[in-house]
Amino acid sequence: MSLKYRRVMLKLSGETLMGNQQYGIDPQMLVYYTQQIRGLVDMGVEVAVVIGGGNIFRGLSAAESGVERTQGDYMGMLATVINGMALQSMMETHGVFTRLISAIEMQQIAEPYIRRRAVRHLEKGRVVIFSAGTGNPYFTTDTAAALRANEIKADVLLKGTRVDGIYTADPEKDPTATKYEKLSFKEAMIKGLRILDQAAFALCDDNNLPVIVFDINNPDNLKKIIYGEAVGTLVTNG
Ligand SMILES: Nc1ncnc2c1ncn2[C@@H]1O[C@H](COP(=O)(O)OP(=O)(O)OP(=O)(O)O)[C@@H](O)[C@H]1O
Ligand SMILES: O=c1ccn([C@@H]2O[C@H](COP(=O)(O)O)[C@@H](O)[C@H]2O)c(=O)[nH]1
Repeated sequence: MSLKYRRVMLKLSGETLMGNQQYGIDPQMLVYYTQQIRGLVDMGVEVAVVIGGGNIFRGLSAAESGVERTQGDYMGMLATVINGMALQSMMETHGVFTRLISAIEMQQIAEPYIRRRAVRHLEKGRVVIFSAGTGNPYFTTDTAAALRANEIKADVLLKGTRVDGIYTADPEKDPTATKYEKLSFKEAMIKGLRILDQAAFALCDDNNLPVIVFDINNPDNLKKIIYGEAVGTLVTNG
């Protein structure tokens, strides 16, 4: 079977990394993410990863309890570095070659972001983990994933999360919400569907980069997507 996508940007949920815990990193989830990514590498797919930080810290939530917003956002970005380090370590334990890149310089831990170098790592079959989001407050890791996906010329942005697609409303709050199989970026933005933030949708729309939102907890989904099967919700500008 031929591969529909050869270079992918995989956005992994920080929240999902908690597993059944209330906070932090569940080692079983790290192993699961590792197996999922390894499956793609074994298929010959070039894999870039952006991991969220919601299992540790979110700037916006912290601002509600009195932490200054920008400070909180930097804390959130650092949370993504912790998740990235954990994922890198687990992947290398399982024999997957990786590089961790940080948008905020911390050279003892991660490479600085140099686009051409990141692309070269991908060409050599290394999994590239982009951490620290965009490096700027007031953004999210969804926007970071959209930005880096465009920069490295990924074929698709895959958002793996705990819902199985985009719904007419948040399905965790509204049980009557129904799922879209396909959607345009404009529709998603006009309807204010909050599964990805507007900046991420706009970047993908402007650059014609398809997005697939899918349930990361179903172990067959990623492989099916790479072979071109319809899984989750596909967002395009068509
Ligand atoms: N229209 C919608 N369709 C589907 N899910 C939605 C929608 N609106 C809001 N959501 C919520 O979005 C959540 C996933 O996105 P969110 O960005 O919050 O988390 P994540 O990306 O999985 O975590 P993290 O930010 O830690 O990486 C879902 O669990 C769901 O409750
Ligand atoms: O470019 C970015 C990316 C992230 N942040 C902050 O980090 C947290 C965690 O990221 P999630 O996407 O929510 O998982 C986010 O809430 C922001 O506070 C950022 O400032 N800039």
